[in-house]
Amino acid sequence: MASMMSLARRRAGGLLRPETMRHAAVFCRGFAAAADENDVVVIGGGPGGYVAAIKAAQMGLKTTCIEKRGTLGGTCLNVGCIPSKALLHSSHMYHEAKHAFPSHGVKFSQLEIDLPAMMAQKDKAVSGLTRGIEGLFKKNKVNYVKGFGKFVSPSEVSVDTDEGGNTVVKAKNIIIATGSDVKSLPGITIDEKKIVSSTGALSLSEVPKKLVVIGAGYIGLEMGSVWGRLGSEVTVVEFAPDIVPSMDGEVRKQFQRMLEKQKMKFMLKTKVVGIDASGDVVKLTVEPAAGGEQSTLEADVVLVSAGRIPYTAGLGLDTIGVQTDKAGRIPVDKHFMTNVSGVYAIGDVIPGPMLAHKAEEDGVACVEFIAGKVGHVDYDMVPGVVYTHPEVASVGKTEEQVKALGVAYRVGKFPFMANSRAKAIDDAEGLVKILAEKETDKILGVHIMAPNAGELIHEAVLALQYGASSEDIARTCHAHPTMSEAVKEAAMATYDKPIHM
Ligand SMILES: Cc1cc2nc3c(=O)[nH]c(=O)nc-3n(C[C@H](O)[C@H](O)[C@H](O)COP(=O)(O)OP(=O)(O)OC[C@H]3O[C@@H](n4cnc5c(N)ncnc54)[C@H](O)[C@@H]3O)c2cc1C
Ligand SMILES: NC(=O)c1ccc[n+]([C@@H]2O[C@H](COP(=O)([O-])OP(=O)(O)OC[C@H]3O[C@@H](n4cnc5c(N)ncnc54)[C@H](O)[C@@H]3O)[C@@H](O)[C@H]2O)c1
Repeated sequence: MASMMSLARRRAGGLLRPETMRHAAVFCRGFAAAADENDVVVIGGGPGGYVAAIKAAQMGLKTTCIEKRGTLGGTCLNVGCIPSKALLHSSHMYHEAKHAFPSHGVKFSQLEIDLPAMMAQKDKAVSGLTRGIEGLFKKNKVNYVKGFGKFVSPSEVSVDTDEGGNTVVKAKNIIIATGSDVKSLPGITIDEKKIVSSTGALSLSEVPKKLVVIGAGYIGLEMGSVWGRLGSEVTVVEFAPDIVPSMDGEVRKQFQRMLEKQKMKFMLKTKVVGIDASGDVVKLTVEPAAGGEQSTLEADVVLVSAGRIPYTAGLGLDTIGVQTDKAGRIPVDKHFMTNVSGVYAIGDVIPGPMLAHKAEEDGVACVEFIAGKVGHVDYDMVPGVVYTHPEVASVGKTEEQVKALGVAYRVGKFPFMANSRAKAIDDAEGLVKILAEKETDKILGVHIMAPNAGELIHEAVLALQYGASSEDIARTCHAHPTMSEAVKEAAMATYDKPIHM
């Protein structure tokens, strides 16, 4: 079967690439650190930076991590993945209690939202996890410097410490892991009260009656879902013709219908051309993206979620000559090295998907190269998940991408309406869609819309990683009754016929 062959191929060739070995010999600056010198300094303590620091220390390298925020975990733990998922879960519980419990025979006389308690639960999750990373730093002997880091030379970082002092940290190898920041839009000033970024949207003090979201990407749909479930009227204004433009077209259409059923309104191919926040309500002037008649929208709160930009402000990249591209990202080679020898970059600050798990993979691979070992990240194998309800998860190519490649392919689909577990729990919206190469049956892409698609996708990630065929999945025993059986049935539908449809 394809999976066994590909595993053998990887073992034989994949991990001992000659160019990788050359890199280890030529670029690595060595590890005989002087007493005041580190082998590795990481600037930024987000998922890219803290993981790189822990991995480096575990590999026996003397390591320091510099973080300006006061807490570790970066955007993801402090104002991103974790608080948003906490609120998504809490708001989902409220929504279920209101709309789904009665049909399951669970009744109660009064249901209300205690927003401060919801926020406190979110904050507890964040602080527990960020403190946990400090604990991991101690356990692994990573030196943690709290302050703002700035290059003074390719091997020295000056840190303005949180206590008000300054120290210079020296290293043979420096990793830039400074992440990303909110992209603002021309003419729109984010005040984090009435006009908010994702950070403000995670801490609103009351449920806005009307919420306008600018941008139908990950943040817009997740945070729009949170406040929509808690009672806001949500209108999403999107410049592009589609929501989440990177998603498989067929899955996206079903996804949009689901969100519309949840009363989220979409204004696609629309741009915001003016915004007036001077009164009690915010007035937005919008017009078709191609130009045309203007109209006005009113909102209590406007969420600006039109993307994020790499964060390198004040880092002193010019001082040492590190180049950035037009989008402000730092280009790196296969070993995560910038154009300056010994200076590396990982995570949101470099090209590639802006995702926490991708940043972590970058961090590990980068450190492995620095240590003279081998590292590898394949961005085609990075899964993406939108944590709405249902969730939408994908890995590999969309049908549009496969078509554009001109590859002959087969599609296998299986709806959760025909999955026994989904029916048992009365949560059966969504599908599994598998794309496989016609000639070899090798899986090219998997797209899942389901309540727990973010968990289900990993079977597909492993399959793609090991070059599996749809038959490999179909012939693998899946427990019953599980949502995962829908993945098996979609795999059957790809090369043959499903049983339960
Ligand atoms: C609302 C929201 C929800 C998200 N949800 C998800 C999700 O569910 N799943 C997912 O995969 N991704 C999610 N993301 C994206 C994810 O947060 C990022 O991809 C990830 O945090 C990138 O990690 P990083 O280490 O590259 O950068 P960051 O996490 O941004 O960390 C960089 C750190 O560097 C520090 N820093 C910057 N400059 C300096 C300096 N000069 N000196 C010292 N420190 C410095 C910053 O303070 C920051 O803490 C979300 C993002 C947002 C905004
Ligand atoms: N679940 C997750 O993994 C998760 C959750 C949140 C954020 N993130 C990451 O954070 C990053 C930022 O999220 P995001 O949602 O801000 O960006 P995004 O790139 O996902 O979506 C931005 C959207 O805004 C639209 N847009 C851009 N300019 C616009 C304008 N002027 N008017 C109207 N629409 C406009 C774009 O077409 C796009 O659809 C993403 O790249 C994502 O990787 C991931």
